[in-house]
Amino acid sequence: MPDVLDATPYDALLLLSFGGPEGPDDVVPFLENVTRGRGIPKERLKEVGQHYFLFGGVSPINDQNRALLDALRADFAEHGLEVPVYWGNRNWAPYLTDTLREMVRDGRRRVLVLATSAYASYSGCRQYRENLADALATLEQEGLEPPKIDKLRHYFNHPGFIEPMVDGLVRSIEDLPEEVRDGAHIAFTTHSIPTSAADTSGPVEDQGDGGAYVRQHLDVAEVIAGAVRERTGVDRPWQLVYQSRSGAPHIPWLEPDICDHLEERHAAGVPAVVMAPIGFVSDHMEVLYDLDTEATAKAAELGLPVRRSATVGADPRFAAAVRDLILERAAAESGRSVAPCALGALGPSHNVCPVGCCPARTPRPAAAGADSPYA
Ligand SMILES: CC1=C(CCC(=O)O)c2cc3nc(cc4[nH]c(cc5[nH]c(cc1n2)c(C)c5CCC(=O)O)c(CCC(=O)O)c4C)C(CCC(=O)O)=C3C
Ligand SMILES: [Fe+2]
Repeated sequence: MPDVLDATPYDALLLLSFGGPEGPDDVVPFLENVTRGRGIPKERLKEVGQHYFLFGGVSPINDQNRALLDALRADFAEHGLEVPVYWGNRNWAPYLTDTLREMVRDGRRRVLVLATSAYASYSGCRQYRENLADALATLEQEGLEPPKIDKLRHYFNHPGFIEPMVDGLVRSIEDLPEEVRDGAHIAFTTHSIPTSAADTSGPVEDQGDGGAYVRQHLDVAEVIAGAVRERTGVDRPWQLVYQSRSGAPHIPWLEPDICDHLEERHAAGVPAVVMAPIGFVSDHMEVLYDLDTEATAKAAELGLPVRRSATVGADPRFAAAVRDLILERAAAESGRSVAPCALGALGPSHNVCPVGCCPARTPRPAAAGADSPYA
């Protein structure tokens, strides 16, 4: 038997994700959940609904999360970390509020949250924290005592997140026809967000000029490109580009879009491109539709060979990283000294989002941060 690892004061881990439809009848209500009050044009919603219908109305994200839950539970059991793992989503069943209610009924009082979003931004961090606050408010209204909730720090630069992506990128490069392999460029992709949201991402001191969101992605891209260069012996040009833009056309979002980028690279005579979706934790709809379907069709039309490299998904190294992050946070919370693990130039992210971090357009209560009403 392994020694028992100490996660005190925490008594549970909550995997908090986006959620997605599990059949054709779920698609429209799911999209309504996602876009409530967010001002997404109707045309865009119809179009995104079609992406889901193309895959039988089933988002891959739920099975990805089930696989991650299995990987986390297996890793914790193997290493003697006795922390029960729960799963709740922002936009589809199992809903966050239902899971938190179950956790309270199971007697969980100190909950650590692992969000399936690795970087700072309103959409990737504070919005999850707002949903946590909403869920806690509902429990309070029901007469339940809300548990104390903390969120694990951003793990974009943790080696357990980066190393599987390096392997995936090397595999994709090796999968290209030999004659274009050495000349291939790398397109690191992430979700486009409004430039105003990018500029205000991260703590106040990091804001401006794309903010923490862009800087964190550039840091990860640099580390991965360097590791791939070392592994393959070829220095390949790379660029950070964006995908999955929504919102009204007159509002500026981060650019260039991956499809425009493929056109531009092709016109410049680049013989092949590998798309590396570093902004996403698993192969969900944004990856399967926007990259594997739409961008891949665009490349075929151009006659440009492309590959799409793997996301982290349920890689055992990611599960081990989560164990490491739990122990690191538990130690910090208990006043024991810890050496947080991080690659790249930015260093480990903060444990607690400070006041003013990734602000919303309309301020709302957010849990698990310095401005939480549930501290
Ligand atoms: C930064 C970011 C991440 C990465 C961090 C994270 O993972 O959280 C992410 C992930 C995801 N986004 C997802 C789905 C959607 N996102 C939408 C809309 C939007 N996303 C935005 C940003 C992000 N989104 C933004 C600024 C909007 C505009 C509306 C608004 O300001 O809120 C819409 C509405 C339709 C549309 O406009 O596309 C849908 C359906 C799914 C599930 C996929 C599946 O089902 O497999 C996942 C994992
Ligand atoms: Fe999204």
